[in-house]
Amino acid sequence: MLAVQGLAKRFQLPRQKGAAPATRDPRGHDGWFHAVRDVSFSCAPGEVLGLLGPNGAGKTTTLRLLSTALKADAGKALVNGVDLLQQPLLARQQIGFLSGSTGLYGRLTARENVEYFGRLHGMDSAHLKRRCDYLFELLQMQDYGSKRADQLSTGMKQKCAIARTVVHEPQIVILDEPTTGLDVMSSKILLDFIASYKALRIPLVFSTHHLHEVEKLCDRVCIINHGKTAFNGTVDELRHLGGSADLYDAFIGVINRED
Ligand SMILES: Nc1ncnc2c1ncn2[C@@H]1O[C@H](COP(=O)(O)OP(=O)(O)OP(=O)(O)O)[C@@H](O)[C@H]1O
Repeated sequence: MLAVQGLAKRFQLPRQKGAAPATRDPRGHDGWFHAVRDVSFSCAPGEVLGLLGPNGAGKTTTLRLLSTALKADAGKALVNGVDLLQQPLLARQQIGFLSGSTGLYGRLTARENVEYFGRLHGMDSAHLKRRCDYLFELLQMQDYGSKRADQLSTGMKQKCAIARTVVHEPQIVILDEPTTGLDVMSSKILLDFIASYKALRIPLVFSTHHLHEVEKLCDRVCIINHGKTAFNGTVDELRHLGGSADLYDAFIGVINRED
């Protein structure tokens, strides 16, 4: 279970001579940019949660807080009962996090990249081999396992990064825009991969701009706008809010509500 309550993160604004330029974003004041102001959601075993929001809303910052790459200024996050802010190392062991930048080691092959992370997580050779065989088949990466990462296409790199994210069989999976750069066939493979986590009863959270992915996969949705949770509920509740079956209308309605 992943439970997030009132998460907040601010960044110091660079000093400026004279008055700061006027902006419609209410998050910059007192020398700070309050990127994430109040984000709350939960994702239970067997559920997939879609994190939505306009560009700059605070999705990546929220996910980076959950990955422990950033430290929250306020709020609480429980990862299978472990307090992320109090015990970040313990919480991190339970999480598989795919960041926006794939960050593969260019001189290692696709397979070596995945194996390397498995070893960092303390997996023994036999277990790691079985796990890599399984993931490379599941994500249909067998043809380029021995290709150097710096010679992979964008989509191949993305799939490799996803295999690396879950090599250690994390108990919570968090993916930042996982379908970015994937073609139709690879997107389908990835969406099936995400759906498989429901059966495994492992909570999975992913950010996306594609409402059809939410429609197809998600049980729950959290919409962030200007750093705050503007909607947190089931896909059906979101549809109901918009007064139509169309998620697009409901999403626009939530974003256009007053901040
Ligand atoms: N290290 C930082 N220092 C200052 N501002 C930052 C920093 N990281 C993010 N921000 C700002 O915080 C806001 C939220 O950024 P974030 O990357 O979380 O948005 P996002 O919802 O993931 O957007 P997108 O959909 O475009 O990926 C943006 O205005 C961004 O410029």
